[in-house]
Amino acid sequence: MADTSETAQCSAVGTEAIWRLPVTVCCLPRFLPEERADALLQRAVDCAADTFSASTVFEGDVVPSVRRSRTRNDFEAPELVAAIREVLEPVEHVLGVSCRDTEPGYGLNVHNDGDFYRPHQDTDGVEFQPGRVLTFVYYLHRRPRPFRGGSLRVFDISLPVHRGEAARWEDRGWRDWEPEHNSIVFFRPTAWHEVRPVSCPSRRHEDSRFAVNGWFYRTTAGP
Ligand SMILES: O=C(O)CCC(=O)C(=O)O
Ligand SMILES: [Fe+2]
Repeated sequence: MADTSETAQCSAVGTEAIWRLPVTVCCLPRFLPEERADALLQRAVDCAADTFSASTVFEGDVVPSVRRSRTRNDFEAPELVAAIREVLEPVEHVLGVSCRDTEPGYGLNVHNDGDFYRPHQDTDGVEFQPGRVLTFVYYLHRRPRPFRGGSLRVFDISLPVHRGEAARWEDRGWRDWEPEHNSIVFFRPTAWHEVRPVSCPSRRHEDSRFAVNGWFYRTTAGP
């Protein structure tokens, strides 16, 4: 018979233990018909430089150590929204969210040489943007891809098994998603994610990493 105290010690989950829970991302490649994606890219490329402003974080602050890119909030992409509505039901199902009583809102984000967006959540579910129910990011770029980097990094949830110990950032795993032209990703806005730094040697606007990034916002009060 094994010594019971020893058995207990061996089988117990040690104080260093952490659970890593991967975060679900729905990634749909070749999302729009090719000509539509190319036309949308051209519209993004054709936006004049002075129609963009420095991208903001939280409730509208520009914080260059956290985020460096440019955004245009009045970019119109109705064909993209229509295509998103077509796939919404299975996406909601897989991610466990409901977009009933929501409205989409989106903007065009442009990352060029040296740009990035450090790890963040699109909502903390309580104080910051609690109405965001679902995040989508649709990518556009010229081919061959004129930049390097710029992956979307989505972090695992990492939980210390033992109560009273805070989760340590360095314990988190992650998965990188390529910002492939004409692909779209959906994830829960509470997921921790970042845009890895972009290297774009030409620095030309048309060679940027373009993304139409948006959310479905709850239109009713309450949870
Ligand atoms: O462009 C991306 O891949 C993600 C951008 C993002 O996280 C955001 O705008 O909140
Ligand atoms: Fe984000």
